[in-house]
Amino acid sequence: MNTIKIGTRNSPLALWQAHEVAAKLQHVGFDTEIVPIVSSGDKNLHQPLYALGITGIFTRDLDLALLNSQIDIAVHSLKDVPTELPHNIQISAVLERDFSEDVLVRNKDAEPLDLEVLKIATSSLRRRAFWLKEFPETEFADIRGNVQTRLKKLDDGIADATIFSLAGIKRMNLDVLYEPIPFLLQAPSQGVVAIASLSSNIDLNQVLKSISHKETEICTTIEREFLRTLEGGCTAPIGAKAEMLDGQVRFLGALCSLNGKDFIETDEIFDWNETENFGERLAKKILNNGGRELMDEIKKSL
Ligand SMILES: NCc1[nH]cc(CCC(=O)O)c1CC(=O)O
Repeated sequence: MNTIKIGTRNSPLALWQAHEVAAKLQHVGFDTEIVPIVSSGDKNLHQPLYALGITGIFTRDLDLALLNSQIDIAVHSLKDVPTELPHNIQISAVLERDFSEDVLVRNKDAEPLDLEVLKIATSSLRRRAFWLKEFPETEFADIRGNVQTRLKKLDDGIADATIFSLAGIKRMNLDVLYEPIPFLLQAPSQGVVAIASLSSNIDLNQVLKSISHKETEICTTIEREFLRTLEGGCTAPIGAKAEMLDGQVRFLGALCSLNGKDFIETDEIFDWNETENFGERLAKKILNNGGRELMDEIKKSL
């Protein structure tokens, strides 16, 4: 096989992730070349993502580059990858999950305010809804851009605090103070780097399989199946976390109304070899438990 061309968005986080994948491939004997591609998700920063009304805004340009053979693989944050993939594109490997949770980062010049009075800069439906569930009076500001841009906007004073994926902070080695947010369930597949490739590229896919982290694969498959079954192509405040402990998997999943008032969750432990269709089964349980009405309400108001 010739040099493996690695497509990536050109944000610092995306490039870090692409280099991580390059190192893994080099370790099993392949040459690599990193090909940065500007994505439309990075070009349109004036509107929050859910307002753009299309899924896959971060992945579409890399999908196109894969399909026209400009690149051999595309590296993504798995949480940004839609659950329905284009024809002939598949997730062929995931790297071991490092950190999965969201954390609170405060404006460093702000008073040490109590959580319930903080103005929070986040455009994520999930983060807003789960925060409102705890603190219904909270005010929010919209914020977009990569981690570094968002930190700068925070320091410029658009809000008292913002919420980040801890994985992003750690990967960028950012020197910021952060606090855990125990009531905020992570996005499905948060903290996981994924490699997409053409399904027809059999030889390459075998190589990719050999560098894939099996436990992370099992956990993210459940989380993404849960998401796909619940959302049915629409975005909604959905959290999911599958974790392996001694051959068992613990799964936490939740659906929340936009205003945080309605909340349906599931918390289950099962043997890892019984995980077939588990994400789907648990999502259906939530749908039959008031989730269907909640999803209809969310779709109407977006
Ligand atoms: N939504 C953007 C995004 N996509 C992936 C990460 C970080 C890495 C990850 O969580 O997988 C981030 C930043 C954030 O949510 O703070």
